[in-house]
Amino acid sequence: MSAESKVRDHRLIEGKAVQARILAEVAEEVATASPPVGKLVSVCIGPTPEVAVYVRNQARAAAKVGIPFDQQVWPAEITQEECKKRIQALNDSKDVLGIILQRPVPAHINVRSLQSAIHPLKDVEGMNPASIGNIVYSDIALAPCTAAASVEMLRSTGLDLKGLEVVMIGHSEIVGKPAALMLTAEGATVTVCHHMTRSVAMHSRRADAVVVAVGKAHLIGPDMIKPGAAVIDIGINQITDEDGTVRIVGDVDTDAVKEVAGWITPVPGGVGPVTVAMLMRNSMVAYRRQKDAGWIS
Ligand SMILES: NC(=O)C1=CN([C@@H]2O[C@H](COP(=O)(O)OP(=O)(O)OC[C@H]3O[C@@H](n4cnc5c(N)ncnc54)[C@H](OP(=O)(O)O)[C@@H]3O)[C@@H](O)[C@H]2O)C=CC1
Ligand SMILES: Nc1nc(=O)c2c([nH]1)NC[C@@H]1CN(c3ccc(C(=O)N[C@@H](CCC(=O)O)C(=O)O)cc3)C=[N+]21
Repeated sequence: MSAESKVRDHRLIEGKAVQARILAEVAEEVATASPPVGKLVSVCIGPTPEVAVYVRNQARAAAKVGIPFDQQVWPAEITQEECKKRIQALNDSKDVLGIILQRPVPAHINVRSLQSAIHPLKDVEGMNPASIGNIVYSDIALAPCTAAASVEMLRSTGLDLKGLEVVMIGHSEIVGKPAALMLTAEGATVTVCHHMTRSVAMHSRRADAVVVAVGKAHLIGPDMIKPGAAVIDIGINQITDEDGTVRIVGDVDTDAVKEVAGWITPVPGGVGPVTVAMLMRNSMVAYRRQKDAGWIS
């Protein structure tokens, strides 16, 4: 390995390092928790390949911090009613610490209705409308994990979020919108772009920080970023190179943009690992809230 490749590129925000810090904190709390923490239940409805990596990494992190992990895959043809019944049973079970409903779900399932069925005190992903509503009240302790991860990555640059000009590209209910609201709660000035935005570049070029969650490889090029800005790349895209190699890349042309940006999160190795860590941290927030509510003693 050449000397060149040994030198860490300090423009890259290493997700693994941020993950390790968070998991160490969580592991400490789990080890001293009394009573012992219950199990984190991951629910997939039908075989969802794009979720496989996420669930595998959740299982690994849960094992690392000592949170029991129960991976459930429900049949793709399950009815909405049956899903609600199973979620109710998980809500009522004393053994269950939290429930995460993996996306996507089959077309015949109303995901928002199922998210509402998960009790807010067990909603470790913060996707129950009641949990999301808390973010409007600036209570961001239990927020959707990827949105929380992007805030954590931005914070790790040392930039002061107060007054920071942030452009959020993508406005999904699980990433873009909660991320924009969380950053607003931290005092940033946030512009949200989507497919109806006439010129994303007009906004991104003046931003101190660009957060992108679209799902389009190389959507963001060097001409769209202000020199020295922070770039948080949430996108996950599978591409096939000319030689047939299949790779995972983000929404940002990382190699080109890192020559302009002050900081950038790589894909893989950036937001993904921190998303996993935030799920573990959220699980302990749920544990504390259940204790405060007298659910566990
Ligand atoms: N690393 C992680 O932990 C996670 C990564 N992801 C990844 O993030 C990406 C986004 O996922 P998700 O948040 O679910 O978003 P969705 O796939 O639900 O929607 C994409 C978003 O991008 C917007 N959009 C589409 N085209 C453009 C464009 N040309 N310019 C600006 N905005 C555009 C859409 O706006 P409109 O609705 O107006 O069309 C929509 O808000 C995906 O690649 C996903 O795999 C998702 C979750 C977690
Ligand atoms: N309710 C719900 N919430 C989600 O947040 C959610 C979801 N459903 N469905 C699927 C997407 C995708 N997603 C990933 C999170 C982390 C990695 C991850 O750990 N990525 C590693 C991969 C490295 C490796 O290969 O292990 C990395 O980027 O370094 C990947 C994907 C969350 N999602």
